[in-house]
Amino acid sequence: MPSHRSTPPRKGNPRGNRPNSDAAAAPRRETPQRIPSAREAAVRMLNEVLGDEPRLLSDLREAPWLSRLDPPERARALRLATETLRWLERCDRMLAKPLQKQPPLPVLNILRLGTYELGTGGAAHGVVNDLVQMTNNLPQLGHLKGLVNAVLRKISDAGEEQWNKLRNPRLPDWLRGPLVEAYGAERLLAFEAAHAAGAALDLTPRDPASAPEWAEKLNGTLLPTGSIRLEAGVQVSALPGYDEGAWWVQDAAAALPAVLLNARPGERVIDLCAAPGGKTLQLAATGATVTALDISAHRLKRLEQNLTRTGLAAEVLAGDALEVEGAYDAVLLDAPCSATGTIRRHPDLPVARDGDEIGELIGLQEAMLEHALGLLAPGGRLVFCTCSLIPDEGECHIEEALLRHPGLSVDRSALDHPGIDPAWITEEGGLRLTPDNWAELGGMDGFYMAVLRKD
Ligand SMILES: C[S@@+](CC[C@H](N)C(=O)[O-])C[C@H]1O[C@@H](n2cnc3c(N)ncnc32)[C@H](O)[C@@H]1O
Repeated sequence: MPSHRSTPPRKGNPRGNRPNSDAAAAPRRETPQRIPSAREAAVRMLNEVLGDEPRLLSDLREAPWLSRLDPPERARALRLATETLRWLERCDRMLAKPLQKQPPLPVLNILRLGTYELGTGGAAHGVVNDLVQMTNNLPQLGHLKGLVNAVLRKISDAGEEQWNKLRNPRLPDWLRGPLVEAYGAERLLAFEAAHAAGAALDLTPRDPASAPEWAEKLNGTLLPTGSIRLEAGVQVSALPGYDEGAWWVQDAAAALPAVLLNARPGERVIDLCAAPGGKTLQLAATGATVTALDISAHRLKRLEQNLTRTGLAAEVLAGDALEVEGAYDAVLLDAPCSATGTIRRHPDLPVARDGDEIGELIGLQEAMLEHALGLLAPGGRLVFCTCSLIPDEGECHIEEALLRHPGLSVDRSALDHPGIDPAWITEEGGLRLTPDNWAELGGMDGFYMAVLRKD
């Protein structure tokens, strides 16, 4: 297996524009009560993700300037920022010709947003006027409104035809290198096609037996592993079954670790990295006695809300998985990781991150797995999983744990579940899921998981 540790870390944010980072943090005049438009909020998100100290979109969701927008406008702002980031390479290629010199980051991001909108069918008049006005309002940068107008008019003339000719965006080198080494260049193109296509909305029914019924009620597709797939973009809280917690949002790949753990009524089960709780809900729905632990009290609030909505029960503990004690029939370890399997839904990740933190995460995952094995009662089982595509965060941990623990084995029979393609099973007996799986059904998140048993 290739080692991620050999990957050279990327310095700075090459997609950003370093000399103008101050302007990135404060892109326009804004009184405390001013409500930004969806486009203004989207550009501000782009400035944060692509700035000198890159932030993930998920960390901006509770920013005060974003929460001032009403929910539909907030959703629109997030969608615009997310899609511009998904198509960033295409935006920059379209902009390369009309832009002789890179403007400051806030202006560049206005142009990127405009290019995304114009390239995907946005009405030129509305998009250009709005973005020229937005440039005019930028502190010290208002004089660049003429440039924005001229460039966006050219982009509009080139239109969707030129946009559609461009290749799917490639992953940055810090991630592309290790993934090409692990999967080969051809597979990586398939991953990148899946990242470009984006993700549908998957639901996990509280009662797995009710999946066909809910798929019909919600006009969705019943996936081979029992999840229900709907088109992205629907308002989740307005769907039938939401209020009574008959299902919850969870990617089809993310639903499998808890399925493979196969918890039974009355068993003592611990979910060691539980928040926001999709897997805890699945475990609690089996009738097992579940402890949900997470180090983040903030993230546990969402887990508690999810338990309340679904009417399911679990003991919720804020704490460190490396310190918890006890003996359990089943342990779920969904360890913190690079989350590189979730790029379809989080296209900001490859540009906001540079891989620097992965070495530390690998160390933490190994320590967590060691500690988690010590929590197993005799004959107990453990599912280790990460939503990463990097083998050092998946397969390698299991190979190494088997060498360290002679009494430990991988339970291959646990993978015998409807919908699991035998081609996904790895040499050491785990399950490697990649975004190009089920391409005809709309893909799935990248994940790794293995079921371990101790004598
Ligand atoms: C991949 S997420 C878990 C997702 C969750 N299992 C689910 O299905 O919704 C990883 C979680 O690990 C938690 N975490 C990180 N370090 C931890 C530690 N030392 N002990 C316990 N939880 C930790 C993070 O707060 C984060 O919520």
